Amino acid sequence: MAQSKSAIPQVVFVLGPPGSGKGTQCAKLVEEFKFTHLSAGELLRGEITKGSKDGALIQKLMDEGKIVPVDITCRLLYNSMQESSSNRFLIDGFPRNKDNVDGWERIVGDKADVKFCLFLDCPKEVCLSRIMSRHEGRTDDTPEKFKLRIDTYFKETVPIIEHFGTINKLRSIPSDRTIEHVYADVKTAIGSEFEIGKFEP
Ligand SMILES: Nc1ncnc2c1ncn2[C@@H]1O[C@H](COP(=O)(O)OP(=O)(O)OP(=O)(O)O)[C@@H](O)[C@H]1O
Ligand SMILES: O=c1ccn([C@@H]2O[C@H](COP(=O)(O)O)[C@@H](O)[C@H]2O)c(=O)[nH]1
Ligand SMILES: [Mg+2]
Repeated sequence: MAQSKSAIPQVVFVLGPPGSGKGTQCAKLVEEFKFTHLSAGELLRGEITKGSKDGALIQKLMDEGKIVPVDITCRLLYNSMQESSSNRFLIDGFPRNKDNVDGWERIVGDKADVKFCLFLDCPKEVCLSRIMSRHEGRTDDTPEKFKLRIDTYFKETVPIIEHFGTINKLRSIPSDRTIEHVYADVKTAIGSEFEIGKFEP
């Protein structure tokens, strides 16, 4: 029997330039509501740490600020979704290009219900300043690597964000404000699609 729409996992994609605050806002949503946060970047970094068969390729592409082939990223995301008992996911930092969008359709497609894309809009100068004070030991948090990542963002990810706008699935939030001000708008956007009053903390 076909699954009803409410039984399939509900997904919000969270996009924005590097350092715009995606991880920070997702963490706050997880703290307050029943969302599971899946950061594509974190899952990929996990493969490097584990020394998995894709680890060397992922490391090389990350060093170059490039985007990893979707079969790798989407498999990690979909496996994590299947292993989770949750039904609501924040997918952070994905999809980043057309290959990612097409791969998601092919690999996940109707098996998830993508509600919208939450876009954290932030000037690149603010993003650079934030990643330079992040100090989480990420090898791509340098001005040189930031330049590669932001160039890829403008070239490949901005058209994807625009695509969500054309299909009326984009919620844009200026994120060059305090974490709490951004979060207030994030909650409003989430509340437009989810009955968040009914979520238990
Ligand atoms: N609104 C904000 N104001 C000031 N600092 C912030 C804000 N949001 C996040 N930060 C800080 O900026 C840094 C980057 O935030 P975060 O890691 O959430 O960004 P990100 O979008 O996930 O970045 P990346 O794409 O590189 O993973 C962190 O040190 C975080 O504490
Ligand atoms: O879907 C994705 C997500 C990430 N990457 C690669 O990882 C780094 C870091 O990503 P963050 O979101 O900043 O943690 C990114 O520069 C890409 O190289 C990816 O390829 N695909
Ligand atoms: Mg992040």
